Amino acid sequence: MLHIEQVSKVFNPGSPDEKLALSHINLQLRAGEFVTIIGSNGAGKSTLMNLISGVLFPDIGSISIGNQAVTSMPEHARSRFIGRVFQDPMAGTAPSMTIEENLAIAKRRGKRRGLSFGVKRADRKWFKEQLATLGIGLDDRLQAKAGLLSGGERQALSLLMATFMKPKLLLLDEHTAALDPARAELITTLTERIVQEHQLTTLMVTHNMEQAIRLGNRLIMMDKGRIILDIGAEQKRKLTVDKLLYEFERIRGAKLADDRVVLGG
Ligand SMILES: Nc1ncnc2c1ncn2[C@@H]1O[C@H](COP(=O)(O)OP(=O)(O)OP(=O)(O)O)[C@@H](O)[C@H]1O
Repeated sequence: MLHIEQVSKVFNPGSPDEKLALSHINLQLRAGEFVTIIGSNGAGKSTLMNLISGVLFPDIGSISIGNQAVTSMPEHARSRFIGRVFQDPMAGTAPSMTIEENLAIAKRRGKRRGLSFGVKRADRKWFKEQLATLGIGLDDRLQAKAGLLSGGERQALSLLMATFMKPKLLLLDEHTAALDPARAELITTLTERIVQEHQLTTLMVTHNMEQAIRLGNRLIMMDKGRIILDIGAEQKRKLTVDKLLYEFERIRGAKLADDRVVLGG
């Protein structure tokens, strides 16, 4: 489903600030795989997500989704088949628009049509049904402005908007990190349910090792722009946070107290 081959990305090449963010990354995802990604600060996780979604382009290498080469396809064209939820609850929704207007935009994403924000009656019924599946009462608030929602409600809405058109690929970029524990748990539960229900091929970045182990059927660890560990379903079932930390330290060949904190998140 997702094929990333020999992708590298350098920021500020040739300057004193030159930074190799990704180095010869190879990653293949099968349809329906749910992969969690962990790694220390600056490992290249967000850069990888940005390259997949078309916010950034690789210096070398190729990316394809399904059978489609997307390496140089602009972000708006990819948004037809990629859903993405960010860490910041403000990022996924338009605050001055109502819940139903936000959903209408998400439904039209990537389609070449005028930007009329009108909501059709048939759509309204469908939106209500979709919102009801979240189970947090948003189906009674179609006309409420998204800006009035709590962080958790907005993330639930963002998640719905990113998934209800069944994207080929779902990118979750620390999407529970800015929420309090109870709301983070709610969004985690909704994520698991939605991914399972639509069998979405999913990449989820998290700093929470326990979450990375619990969710999905494959775990990838990144460090200094490389994938240093790739753990499949069977091995992952037996994994613990301690084992993962041990592996990280073993591979890196050093005990890094700071990274323990970051990774333990
Ligand atoms: N636009 C940019 N310009 C310059 N350097 C950048 C840019 N974006 C990222 N970097 C650098 O590239 C490296 C990888 O960054 P990236 O944000 O991908 O890491 P990350 O794994 O997502 O980290 P974190 O867990 O802290 O979010 C870092 O050293 C970062 O400072």
